[in-house]
Parts: sequence; structure tokens; C-alpha cells
Amino acid sequence: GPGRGHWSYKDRQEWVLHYPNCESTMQSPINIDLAKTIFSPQLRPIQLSGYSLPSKERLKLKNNGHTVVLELPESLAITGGYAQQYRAIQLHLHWGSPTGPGSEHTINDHRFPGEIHVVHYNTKYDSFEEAMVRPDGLAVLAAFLQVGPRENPYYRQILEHLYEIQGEDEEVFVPGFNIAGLLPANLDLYFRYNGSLTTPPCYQSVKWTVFNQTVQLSQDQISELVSTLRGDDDSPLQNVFREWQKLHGRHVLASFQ
Ligand SMILES: NS(=O)(=O)c1c(F)c(F)c(SCCc2ccc(C(=O)O)cc2)c(F)c1NC1CCCCCCC1
Ligand SMILES: [Zn+2]
Repeated sequence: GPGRGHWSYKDRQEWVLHYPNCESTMQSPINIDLAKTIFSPQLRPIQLSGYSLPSKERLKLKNNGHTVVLELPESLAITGGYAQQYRAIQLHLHWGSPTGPGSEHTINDHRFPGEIHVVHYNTKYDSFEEAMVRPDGLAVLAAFLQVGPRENPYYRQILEHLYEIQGEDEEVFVPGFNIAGLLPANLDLYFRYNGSLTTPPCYQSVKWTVFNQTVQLSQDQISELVSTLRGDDDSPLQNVFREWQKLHGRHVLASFQ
């Protein structure tokens, strides 16, 4: 798909040469300044349907050289919290290194150890290729990964396969599980703003949901995530996050006070 161009997080400044959208005015990720968010009571709790997949379902897990992607069936849908219905495409992670955090969004300049993105497209469009270039085309559910005392059994379903896809473009099939377990328990408290893909071609087509509650993984799980995969020319795949972008007058809404 698009964004395949062999760019890397190292040469981010060159992205704009090939992908002009990347220097436009509604880019992601952003820093969320809590003092400037606006409470918006019409932001209803996020409702998910079809997220619990049977273990006989097989999902492709791929190291695409930029992140680890879990492809998702379109049977997963967002049925509440957005004006229209969105169906899942894939989920992927962003992370740092053994010596630093790697979330894409930050809260009051604080960067978390990692971040999950569950990417969906608006079902009023026939495909995500078409949706991807429309302002209301994509919905990404984002949650911060935090270090906690216990192993997270849902992230284990992904992390235990990373050693099988250490090399770029390697992929493996994993059994279905409850994908909702990868997100926070509380889907009522979130931030909402209009932004973009955080990777080339940086299309400004994402209605972002960034959950207030974090997801907890054990330190070992975070270490596994930041130390297993390799990218271009076999270098460690680390610090896979884009720096934050200017708001250019955009407002960040909050579903809570
Ligand atoms: N945060 S994000 O959602 O912008 C995002 C990233 F930051 C990402 F870094 C990525 S991965 C980089 C893009 C890419 C590269 C190769 C391949 C492949 O070989 O199949 C596929 C994709 C990545 F895949 C995504 N999400 C994708 C954006 C690329 C094209 C649209 C498909 C779904 C969302
Ligand atoms: Zn992402």
C-alpha cells in the first residue's frame, strides 16, 4: 500500500520532499496540553463490535520494516463515539528503545513507553484506499502503553510471536483473540482531534481518539517490544515514532471534565 516508499524514521526531514502532505497544517501526532483541551459532552463512549475473534481465526502479523502490523478483518467495527460507522483495517504499535520511551502522542510533553493504533475506515467509502484521502475517512483508536506489575495476557498474543518476524517483511499467522483486550477497560474517557497518518503519505484523513486510561504491560513485555524487531539493513527497529506536529489552531476535545 501507500507509504511503502522506503523512508525511515531516521530521514524524517526528507519525507516532505516526496510526500508534500507531511508539511501541511493538520498533522499528527500532537502534544495534548491538558490545560487547553475543551470538554465536549457530545463525545459519547466508544462502542466496539466484533472485536472478540475466535482462536480458529488466523490473523497475519507482519514486520513491515517500520512497525509490527496485525491485519484485522472488517468484521471489527466502531459502532459508537463517532458520527459514522468505521470498520477495522489493521493495528500496529509505536515504541522507543531500551533507553527511552516511544509513544507518538504526548500528554503535557510526557512521552509514554509505547502506543497502540487500531486503524479503521469509514464504511460510507467502498475501500480504505478511497477513505484514506477523505477528511472523515479514517478513525484511529490510540492508547498509551505503560509499565505495570503484571504481564498483559492480550499483548502476549502478539509479543510472543515477535521472534518469528525479526526480519523486515517477515510475517506469521496468529490465532484470533479478544482484540478489545489490547485497549483500556474504560473507553468513555478520551481526547478527540482531527489529524493525519503519522507516516508518509501523511494524509489528513484521521479522526483521532486518544484514550485517557493507559494499557499496562510488564517491563519484560516492553523490553521484548523494543529489542526484538529489525528494520532496514538489519538495524534494530527502535524509536518508531514521529515527533509532534503543530496544532495550527486545531482544538483538542475531551469526552470528560
Ligand atoms: N500511525 S499510522 O497509522 O499513520 C501508521 C504508521 F505510523 C506506520 F509507520 C505504518 S507502517 C509504514 C507504512 C507501511 C509500510 C509498508 C507496508 C507494507 O509493506 O505492507 C504498509 C504500510 C502504518 F501502516 C500506519 N498506518 C497505516 C498507514 C499506511 C497506509 C494506510 C493503511 C492503514 C494505516
Ligand atoms: Zn500508528
